[in-house]
Amino acid sequence: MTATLRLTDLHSYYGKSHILQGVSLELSEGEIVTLLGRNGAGKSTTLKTAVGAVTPRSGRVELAGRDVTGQPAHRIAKAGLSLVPEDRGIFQLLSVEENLRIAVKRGSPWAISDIYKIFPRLEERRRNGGGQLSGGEQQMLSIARALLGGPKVLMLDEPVEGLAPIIVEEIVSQIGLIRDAGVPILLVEQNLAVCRALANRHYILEMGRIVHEASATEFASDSETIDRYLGVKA
Ligand SMILES: Nc1ncnc2c1ncn2[C@@H]1O[C@H](COP(=O)(O)OP(=O)(O)OP(=O)(O)O)[C@@H](O)[C@H]1O
Repeated sequence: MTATLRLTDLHSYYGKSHILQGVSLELSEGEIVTLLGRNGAGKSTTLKTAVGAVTPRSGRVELAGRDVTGQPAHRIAKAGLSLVPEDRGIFQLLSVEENLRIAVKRGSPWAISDIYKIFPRLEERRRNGGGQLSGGEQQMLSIARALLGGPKVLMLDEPVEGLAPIIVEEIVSQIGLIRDAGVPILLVEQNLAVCRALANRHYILEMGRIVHEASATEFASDSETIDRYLGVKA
């Protein structure tokens, strides 16, 4: 299978701090892959490096076979790599539908009606202001906005952090629907149950290096690895 996203031996710095120390990973069509690791391991920096918000000192970022390493963030976004950041980035003063309308891109296979099928709550709330939404609805809106751009790959940074269990369940099933609709997803998430429910494969990052890779089946029965790298009794 050819990788839709391939990161090869990425090294990234903040000033003199060497944060990513050779990160390599792949994401193929039809997959959800998680990037796990303790706080400060470099998960967000990996996503930021992929989208060009952090420029790698060395290594390679390939999207659908095309080398986009070192390109400015807007070019990488246009090429089809979309990051939904932790802080959500929606327009508080615009309505839900206006937030969606301005995210529509010409040539994207996604229309607002497709979005409402996956996120019925957004249709119910379409006239509400972005700032009036619950945390979970804001998260749905920011994922929806990213989808409307027609990404080849979607990267989600802690999409369910701080949300109530019932909303977490809803978002988990929506992320599954997005994968089924043909958009592969790289997921950074601390909630292990969510990662297990969704992912085909897992990578574990420690101090800027991938230290473990496992299929969903291997990961499900490997409580020792989970305890060692994530400090969680599984
Ligand atoms: N803008 C920045 N300037 C300097 N150092 C940073 C910056 N952002 C992150 N770091 C440092 O880089 C390291 C990796 O951070 P990163 O956010 O990638 O980790 P993470 O695995 O996503 O963890 P978390 O779950 O806590 O967000 C940490 O030591 C962090 O303190």
